[in-house]
Amino acid sequence: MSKYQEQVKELVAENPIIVFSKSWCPYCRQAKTTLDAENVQHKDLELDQMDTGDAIQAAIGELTAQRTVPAIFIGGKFIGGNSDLQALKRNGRLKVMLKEAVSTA
Ligand SMILES: N[C@@H](CCC(=O)N[C@@H](CS)C(=O)NCC(=O)O)C(=O)O
Repeated sequence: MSKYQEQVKELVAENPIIVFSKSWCPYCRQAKTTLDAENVQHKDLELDQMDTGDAIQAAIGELTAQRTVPAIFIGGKFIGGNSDLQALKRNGRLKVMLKEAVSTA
């Protein structure tokens, strides 16, 4: 496993809700706004503002097969991007997942 894959795994383990994001990305913005509206704290990493952002994005791609941002992990699980987050919100699973993620933290 590469150094960057290990770093991603550590970040996911340490943060109940983490969004790998880019500061200019509208899907990322919507995902973060959606999580804000649920009143949960989330760690956001703006990959475009980090020297190692490209390497981290590549490592996420290797671990999850998703190469776009946002890449969202809740409770240690990869849930996908913004469209996946919005689908979880629509079907009511998001609130349950967030509650579980925060209460086991
Ligand atoms: N369906 C995806 C679309 C995500 C997407 O297209 N993200 C763009 C940025 S807004 C992206 O990752 N582009 C490639 C890149 O920045 O490396 C979602 O809902 O998250």
